Amino acid sequence: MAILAVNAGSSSLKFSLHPLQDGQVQPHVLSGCVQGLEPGGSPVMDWKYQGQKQQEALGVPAGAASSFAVALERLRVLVQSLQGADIQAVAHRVVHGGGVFTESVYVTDAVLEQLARFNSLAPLHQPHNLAGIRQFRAAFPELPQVACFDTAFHANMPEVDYAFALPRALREQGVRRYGFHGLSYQYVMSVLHAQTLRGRGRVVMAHLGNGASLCACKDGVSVATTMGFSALDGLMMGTRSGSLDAGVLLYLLEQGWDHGRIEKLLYKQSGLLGVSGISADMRALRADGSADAQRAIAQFTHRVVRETGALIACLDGLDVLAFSGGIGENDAVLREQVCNRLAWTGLRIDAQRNRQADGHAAWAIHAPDSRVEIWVVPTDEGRVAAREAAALLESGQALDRAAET
Ligand SMILES: Nc1ncnc2c1ncn2[C@@H]1O[C@H](COP(=O)(O)OP(=O)(O)O)[C@@H](O)[C@H]1O
Ligand SMILES: CC(=O)OP(=O)(O)O
Ligand SMILES: [Mg+2]
Repeated sequence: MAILAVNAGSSSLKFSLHPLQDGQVQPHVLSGCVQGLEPGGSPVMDWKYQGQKQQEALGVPAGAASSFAVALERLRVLVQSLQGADIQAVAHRVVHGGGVFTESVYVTDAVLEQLARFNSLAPLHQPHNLAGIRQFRAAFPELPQVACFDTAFHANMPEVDYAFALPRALREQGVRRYGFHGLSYQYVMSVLHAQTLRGRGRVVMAHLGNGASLCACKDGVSVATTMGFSALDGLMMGTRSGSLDAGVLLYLLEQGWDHGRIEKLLYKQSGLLGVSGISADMRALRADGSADAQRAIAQFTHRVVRETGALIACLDGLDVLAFSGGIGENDAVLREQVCNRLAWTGLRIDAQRNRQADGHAAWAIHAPDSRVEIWVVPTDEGRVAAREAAALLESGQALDRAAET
């Protein structure tokens, strides 16, 4: 028995297959990604099964409904070829659950309809997450589909952190901070709890990937985070601006920019890409090394330091700092620079251990005399989604409810 976890993005479909043993979700035996799913792209599927890597270009025949449908069919065949996979449910990462969904749910028509209302709050993610769910429902009609929300981890943030300084009427319409990357934070927190007693103390987790955010937790509960109403707020990202003086938007509107142009600027043309003019990809910028690339990296690093400082203040101090996401797990230089700037907290990085972190297992990188523990934790959003689906499968009541609609 196994759970298939899925993260359907704008141009990629990530997947992983997690066996269930005695009701417990195991690490994935199959993981992969189809890239190039944007219109006109050339989809390529990469996957790893029991340690063996494979790659296959997916031809899209003239009559195909979409390249996503082709990818899905290939995934279906791949999964069916695995002996004894016996999939029990498909667990989908959905970035926005709004104020409505504070825990994972079975997907029904009514759930999909409600989730579509949040499309404009996460235009890079939500429409693609939902399109993915629709396609999986059609392709695997016999399987329960479960939606797992990035926002759910932050559902108990205190009002002082989630409320904006706007008139109450707007808050009543749902204009508030929600926070994202919750599946990743849930995973990292579970690892910290297993690794260190201080994981229950004052923890800042840095999820630094294409999207990037920070989360402050006390006793495992999110009390502050840098992303907000949408996945635009907070840190500088690959192509997103992060926090921006709202006056800039007023200025652009006055200059005649329309909604579509502003949306494209903030979500797709800013961040590392916009500042460097070279690439949204940290690895490419490190390799480039030009003054423009260095400027973008320096700005990214500074924003991580600045926002981490703000979260430490929200926590009245710091016990653990954890890095995850493609940049957090792999970029030792960034980790060292951030930690050196935060030395005022009593945090001391061990330069050698930092360089040894390989992105495959949780790894402590603090020096023996550090007052704060520092960890690199490779994240696993798929495993958390699979755990959520397994927990729902355990509860017969939820299944009955899903069957009604
Ligand atoms: N060895 C590395 N050094 C620096 N950055 C890296 C390295 N490996 C991956 N990255 C960066 O991680 C980012 C992608 O993060 P990831 O978490 O995989 O993204 P996504 O949000 O799409 O899942 C990219 O900027 C990529 O360059
Ligand atoms: C919410 C978000 O930014 O997600 P990602 O990092 O997958 O882009
Ligand atoms: Mg990510």
